[in-house]
Amino acid sequence: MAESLEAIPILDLSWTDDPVRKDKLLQQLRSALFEVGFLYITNHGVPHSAIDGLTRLLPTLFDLPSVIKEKQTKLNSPHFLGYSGFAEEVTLGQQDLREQFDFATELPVVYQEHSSSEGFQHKERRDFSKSFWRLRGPNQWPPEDLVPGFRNAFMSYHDAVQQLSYRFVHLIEEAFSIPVGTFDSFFSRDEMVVQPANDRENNHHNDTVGKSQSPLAPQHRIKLVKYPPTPFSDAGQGVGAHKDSSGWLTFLYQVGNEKGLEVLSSSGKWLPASPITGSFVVIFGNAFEAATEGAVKATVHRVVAPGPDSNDRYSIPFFQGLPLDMTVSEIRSVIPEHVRSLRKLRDANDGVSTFLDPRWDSLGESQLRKWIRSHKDVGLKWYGSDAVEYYTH
Ligand SMILES: O=C(O)CCC(=O)C(=O)O
Ligand SMILES: [Fe+2]
Repeated sequence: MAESLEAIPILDLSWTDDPVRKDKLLQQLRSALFEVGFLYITNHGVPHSAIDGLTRLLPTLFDLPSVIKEKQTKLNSPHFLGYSGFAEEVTLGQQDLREQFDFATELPVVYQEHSSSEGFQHKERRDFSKSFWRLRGPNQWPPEDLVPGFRNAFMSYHDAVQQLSYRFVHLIEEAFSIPVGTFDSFFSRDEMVVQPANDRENNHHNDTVGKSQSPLAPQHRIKLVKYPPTPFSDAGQGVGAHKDSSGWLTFLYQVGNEKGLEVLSSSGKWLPASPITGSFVVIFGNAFEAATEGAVKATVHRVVAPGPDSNDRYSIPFFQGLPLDMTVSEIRSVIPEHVRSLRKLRDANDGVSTFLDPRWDSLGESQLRKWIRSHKDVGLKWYGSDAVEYYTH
């Protein structure tokens, strides 16, 4: 059994078109979800042009002079969007030997310093003075004359992978034997309205998050990452072992043929997840593990930095977002007991799963914590020392 579990499943999404093959695909997906913990997908419907349009601009983007890249530093952004220089991020107490730009779904600012202040109000009256709403906001774009077409290429890629991510969630619903569309409300688009001032006055007392609200469209995060060759022939840390905490599912595109990505198998071995041309690796995030009460484990993965004889390695993780004011208990309530109980059946003695701490019950809280912990300087500048103290201890 161990042998079959050590192979990373490769799911061909074109099999959804044929009923017999689709059953087989759903079986493979259940095995990937409940046994293996990660998978590749091919024939996923993201057009080659969308992938190529963005990936071919990566060398131009990263080769910009440092002074230009630094103009897009994350320090400018309370949303933690922008550039982080080589080895600025730390995982497991060690520097990650990579350079990165963080982008996201292009969104307007909704955060309000005071809950009764002027500005956007949501028709269902959310409390936009909560700090985590500050994660939403616009990107910092590279200069159009220096990286021509970047913004368009990014948008096309974002839209195509977003669509794939929603389609994939439908397949997961089928694998869970729950109605297709059960999770749709997590991703629904909701209109923003600017209320007239007197309306705002009448309504400010009711400024709480209610369960009946439809969610705001999520913010998906897209990282563009470059791992340059290092002097270390095997053990350099591209990024240390971690579970993704930026979202629900991660759709990771590995550009070119450089190896380095490794995933931890259920038997505790590091398996290389080398690039398969045109495929995405699907990684389950912390929130997914929490929502399924550990029936689906978040994927532990890391990147070994390219050695001295390698080429630059580029990758593009797309972190599928969830509404920031949604709580893990709300998500759990739509995951059926027959799925959640699988953890108990599978590994009754496994008490170590990292569920979200109740203090960070809303996804926004856990996201803000994650961002402040990995970019303390941005946290200090925009959220202050009390918040940094709160989220880092
Ligand atoms: O570069 C990769 O292949 C993986 C990156 C990753 O795991 C992350 O940024 O969370
Ligand atoms: Fe990751």
